[in-house]
Parts: sequence; C-alpha cells; structure tokens
Amino acid sequence: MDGIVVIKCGGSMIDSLSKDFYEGIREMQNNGYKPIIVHGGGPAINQLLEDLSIESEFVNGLRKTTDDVMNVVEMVLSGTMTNKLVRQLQKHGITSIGITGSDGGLMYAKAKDIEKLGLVGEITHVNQDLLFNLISIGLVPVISPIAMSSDSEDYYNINADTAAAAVAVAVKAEKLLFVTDVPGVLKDSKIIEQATTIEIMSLIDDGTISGGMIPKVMAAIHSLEGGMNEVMIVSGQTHLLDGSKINGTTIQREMEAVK
Ligand SMILES: Nc1ncnc2c1ncn2[C@@H]1O[C@H](COP(=O)(O)OP(=O)(O)O)[C@@H](O)[C@H]1O
Ligand SMILES: CC(=O)N[C@@H](CCC(=O)OP(=O)(O)O)C(=O)O
Repeated sequence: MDGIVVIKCGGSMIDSLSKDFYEGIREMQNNGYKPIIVHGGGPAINQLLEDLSIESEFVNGLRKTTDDVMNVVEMVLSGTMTNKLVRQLQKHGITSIGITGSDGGLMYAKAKDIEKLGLVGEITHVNQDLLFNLISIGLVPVISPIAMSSDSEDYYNINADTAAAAVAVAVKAEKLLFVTDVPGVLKDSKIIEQATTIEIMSLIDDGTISGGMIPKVMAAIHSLEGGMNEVMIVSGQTHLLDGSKINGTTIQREMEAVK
C-alpha cells in the first residue's frame, strides 16, 4: 500500500503535542498519505511506578521489566496513553482506533534477554494486513507497544522506538518520523539536519547522542537497514507537512548521502 507514514510519538511530549501537529496529520490524510501512530509513555510509566513504590531500572536504555513492572507498563501504555492519543486525534477530526500489539495478533515478540531485562521483548512478526485493513476503512491505527509470544503464553514490553521501526519496515512505509521533545539530533545546541548512519554511530561514540536518543537513532538505523528510505527525528511542535519540507534531522544510508 502506497503513502504510509509511521509516526512514533514519544511519551516525552504526548501531553504537549501542538494543534499544528494534529493539523499536520489531517493535511497528510487530505494529501493521500496514510498515517500509523506508534506511541511511547516512558515518563508516565515512571510516575505510576513511583506512586506505587515499585522499583525499576534501565539497562542500556531499556526498562528492566519484572511482572510487577509489566502490570504498570501495560496499564499506562495500553490504557492511559493509547486512549489519550485517540481522544486528541478524534477531537482534531481524525478518526482513529487504539490497538495493542496483542490485538488481532498485530505484533509477536520473544524475550530479548530474560536474565538481564525480564519481560522486554524484541519483535519477531508484524501482521501488516491488519494495519492495511484498518487504513483502508479510513482509520488511523494508534499502537501500544505490547506484544505477545507466538504461543500466546507470554507478553512483552517493547521499546516504542523499536516497535515503530518494525511496523514501518513491515508495512513498507514511505516515511518514518520519530516525534519527540527536541527539534532533532542536536550538537552544540544546533540541529544536525542530515546525518549518515556512520556519522550517527560516531556521535554516539563521542557522547553527543546519549540517553533516550540512543534507542531512537538505533531504531532509525535498523529501519534503514530493513529497507526504509526516509527516517526523521522531529519535534512535537512541528507541523508535519505533506512531504516537501519538515524541520528536523534526516538520517540516511551511506549510499544516499554520496548521491
Ligand atoms: N544529541 C542529542 N540531541 C537531542 N536530544 C538528545 C541528544 N542526546 C540525548 N538527547 C536526549 O534525548 C531525549 C529524547 O529521548 P526520550 O526522552 O526518550 O524521548 P521520547 O519519549 O520522545 O522517546 C531528549 O529530550 C534529550 O534529553
Ligand atoms: C523496553 C522499554 O524500555 N519499554 C518502554 C516502553 C515505552 C517507551 O518506549 O516510551 P518512550 O517512547 O516515551 O520512551 C518503557 O518501559 O519505558
């Protein structure tokens, strides 16, 4: 299916997405693009864990997920965050449907490293036909990054950047946009407008890229390796124009960069 744009909304800015952001999505639809949203919710998960005095830690940017932590992750992601986004989209005239990775067998996963990370999953399969069907009846899917094991026995917490990249590759999206609380990848407080995957790796090595930006750029790189052509990191305050020019950081494969 042509014209699919996967938009990952970071938990860092779901509460402060601008009117421009929603109008941009509506304009995309008017111009024939088909948006799919994958959302995070890290800060809200942190808050509820703290309120419930449940301890959690991050290992290489991923939340170590015990059974207790998983209950909270599912409550926040598939409850609060999905519904919040769906209501906002509806309010701005965009008909959307919230689904978790378990609904209709949308996403299957296996444990990444049960000893080190507990119930953190890595995606093994995305049911792209389910998404094509939802899009074809005019709905914008809003996906919570929780996925089941293939035998339906277990369920896993997936980093939302990783989930968005897997969805984008599976549906052969035209674009993948990581919407976050900064205007792009920054170096000395300035936006890097374009970077190759090798340049990104060296920005991680020299410490310019750190924290939550690491899973984001790594997911971007994996999606390029998986066949994506255009991957951008943009601000939640941006108007997501219908294609020509969006401000932010574009990450490219080496070959595109030398063309
Ligand atoms: N070089 C960088 N450029 C921009 N942001 C960076 C950089 N290195 C680290 N960051 C951090 O990454 C954060 C975005 O990641 P994260 O908080 O996980 O957002 P989200 O919830 O949108 O996924 C920024 O707010 C910033 O603090
Ligand atoms: C495994 C893992 O770390 N999962 C994430 C899922 C939410 C997420 O990724 O939210 P952001 O996009 O706001 O960071 C977590 O538990 O925080």
